[in-house]
Amino acid sequence: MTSSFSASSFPASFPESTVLGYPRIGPDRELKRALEAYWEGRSDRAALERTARRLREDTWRRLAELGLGGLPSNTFSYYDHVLDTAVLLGAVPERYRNDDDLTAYFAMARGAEGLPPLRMTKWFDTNYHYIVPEIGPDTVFSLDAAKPLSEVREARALGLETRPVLVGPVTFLLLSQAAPGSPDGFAPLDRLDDVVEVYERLLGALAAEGVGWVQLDEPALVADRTPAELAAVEAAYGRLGGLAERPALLVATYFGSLGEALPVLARTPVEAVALDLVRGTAGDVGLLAGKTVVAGVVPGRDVWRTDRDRALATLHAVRERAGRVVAGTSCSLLHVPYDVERETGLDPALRDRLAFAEQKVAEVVALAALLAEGPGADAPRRPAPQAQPLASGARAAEGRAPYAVRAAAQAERLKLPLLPVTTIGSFPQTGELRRARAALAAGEIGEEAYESLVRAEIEHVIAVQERLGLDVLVHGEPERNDMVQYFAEHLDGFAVTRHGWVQSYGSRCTRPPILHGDVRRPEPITVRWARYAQSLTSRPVKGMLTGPVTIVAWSFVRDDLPLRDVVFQVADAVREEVRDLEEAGIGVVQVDEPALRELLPLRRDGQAAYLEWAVAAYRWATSGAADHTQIHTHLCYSDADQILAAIDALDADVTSVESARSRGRVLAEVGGFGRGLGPGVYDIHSPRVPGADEVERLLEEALRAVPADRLWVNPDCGLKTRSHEQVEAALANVTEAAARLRERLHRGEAGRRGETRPDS
Ligand SMILES: Nc1nc2c(c(=O)[nH]1)N[C@@H](CNc1ccc(C(=O)N[C@@H](CCC(=O)N[C@@H](CCC(=O)N[C@@H](CCC(=O)O)C(=O)O)C(=O)O)C(=O)O)cc1)CN2
Ligand SMILES: [Zn+2]
Repeated sequence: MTSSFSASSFPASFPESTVLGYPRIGPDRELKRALEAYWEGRSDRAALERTARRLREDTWRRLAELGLGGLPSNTFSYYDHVLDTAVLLGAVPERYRNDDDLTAYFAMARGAEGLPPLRMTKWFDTNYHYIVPEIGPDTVFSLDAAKPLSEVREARALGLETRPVLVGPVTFLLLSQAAPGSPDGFAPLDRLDDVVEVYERLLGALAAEGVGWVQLDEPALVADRTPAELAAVEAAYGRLGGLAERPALLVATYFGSLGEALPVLARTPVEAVALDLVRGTAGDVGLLAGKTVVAGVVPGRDVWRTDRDRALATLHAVRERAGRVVAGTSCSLLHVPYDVERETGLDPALRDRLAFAEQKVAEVVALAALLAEGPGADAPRRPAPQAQPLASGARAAEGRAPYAVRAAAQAERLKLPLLPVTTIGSFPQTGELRRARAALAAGEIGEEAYESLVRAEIEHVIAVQERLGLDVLVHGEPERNDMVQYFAEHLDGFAVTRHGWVQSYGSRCTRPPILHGDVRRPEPITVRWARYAQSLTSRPVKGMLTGPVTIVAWSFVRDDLPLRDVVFQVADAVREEVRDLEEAGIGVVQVDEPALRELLPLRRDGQAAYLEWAVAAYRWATSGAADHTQIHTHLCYSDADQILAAIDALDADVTSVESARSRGRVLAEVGGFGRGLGPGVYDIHSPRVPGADEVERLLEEALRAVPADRLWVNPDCGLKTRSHEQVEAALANVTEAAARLRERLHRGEAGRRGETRPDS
């Protein structure tokens, strides 16, 4: 049974071990299945709630069984914890309000009939996505504490005391966007006083419930913050700490060092601060003397077993300087899979080096026990036989010819019309394909049966694109389970898991591959599928590869080499694949880098150096291509503004970007690139089919920023999450819009900047 404490002994002492959060999708993605059944009308609210409750209970029981002291609660979510916080604060925009709270909740997350969802974006530098709350000057806040309170009660019914976890007020507002119609200069943080007032009432309600500790997550404090923002932190926690009736407060920071925010938190009356001692350092931790420090020494974002000696030494060092220390994870365990013991297919030598969420909990518990034994305790060393690193580092790409020269060679070879229409790569992943892949893995069907299904799908996708009149075709990626996992399965140096699901957004998950050794490409990966697709049509088929930064960003990566060297190893493999596609007669190759922005360091001082090597790796991967081979790249989910110069420096012949939901800004920014550009005209995240008129208007708008001879027509992103029906209807409208506009351009009726053909 877990150690618990009584709220009446305030300030309660903190348990000796804890984790900042836990996965919630379920060991077998039970929540995903329950959500999708509910959304599709195959089940009801009661069934969804039953699954959710069972997942929460299983988690608390398991954590208690493993001997964990401080159990978190309110880490469950039906979709996203930032959205949950907006609901808690009553910040539900008017247009989503509904008598049924769950209907309003999912409308914000996923949209509803005629109602687009709220924006979704990356949670710091992770592959988790949160829903961006909308806060305006007139947003009326009100407390809805039902969720954290009921989770506390549920755990109590099992005999377990928990610590509710909430996004803290400063991070919540910094992650929010100004509601439409807010006056210029308004920032959501302007509403801090009002939001803190709701948190005050929340803390009161939790205290009344007998809750001893509350965790407020403030990861925004590990990024560069202005003096005004730091002052806001001090004011907010000064107020919350000054309350007479409240639980003890743990402010959790993670994903980096606190830096100048540490002395600020130190001055506030909060009882405990959690520090990420994996990605960050302890800094001026001595300033926290008198508070409890939750020392995040067990990595929450990788899958490697913790080096016990090092972790214990860190715990001792922090204890010496700060006093009371608790063993913890560096961040929530949301970012790792549940249990490595289930991965019976992994090489045992590798598996022995791995720790997933359950194993990490056990590590935290063990470290807490060793810490309690005192400084002399003898800790077992972690067995960490690492592969010999390759002598590797940056390779300098001897660039391709200047764009004008390449563009002329490509125009000559590809003979594309004005406003060429293409897609981003994937076509709908049918249930039939997914089931066949599962059957293949289970040995129920053979390779040949599976591959003939893939070929049939390629035939279908090529036929659809020819019929609709697209100009640069794709094979549709039917052979890929995921754009990163698929490549990992075909490269040496990676392992993949069977059950290692990690939530990416809502019900969508990935199984991040484990990059544990030197990366090599034993043989061509995509060439035979590209060649097969090209054999079916006289139009150009675009080869489709995932870029080196994205492959690494969406994997769990060895930590014994600089990230940059690992990325360059992957870039070597991609470079070989580009060459082989070219040799197979493929004239257009797309190398996707949707995660380019994601790995950008949170603090400015590391950003320039990162962008320099990330761009260099991309150019190394693509610069082996001949001038007459057209290189495309694709980015999405990127707040492009911060990395525009880097995107330009990729030097791709054609760049497609997501823009359906933030159009004007993107266009103004990327219009000046001077090479091919495809601002998305079809928002593939919504089931909605855009009309031809609508697409035509979007293209007209694009023509104001991009000359006609450089404008491409394409969706925002891949089509894998849509249905064939939606995709065919949408693409028919897209090609029709492009044809109409092309006709008008030829008659000289549209486009103001279509005068500069590079080959004339
Ligand atoms: N790695 C990665 N990160 C990314 C993206 C991405 O595409 N890949 N896109 C952005 C958005 N994130 C996304 C993340 C996941 C998915 C997604 O669609 N995931 C699928 C799973 C994809 C997959 O691995 N599919 C496998 C396994 C499919 C499966 O569930 N199989 C069943 C059996 C078959 C069945 O009955 O349907 C099972 O295992 O139980 C396959 O196709 O082979 C899902 O959650 O549903 C989409 C976007 C950013 N980050
Ligand atoms: Zn994309």
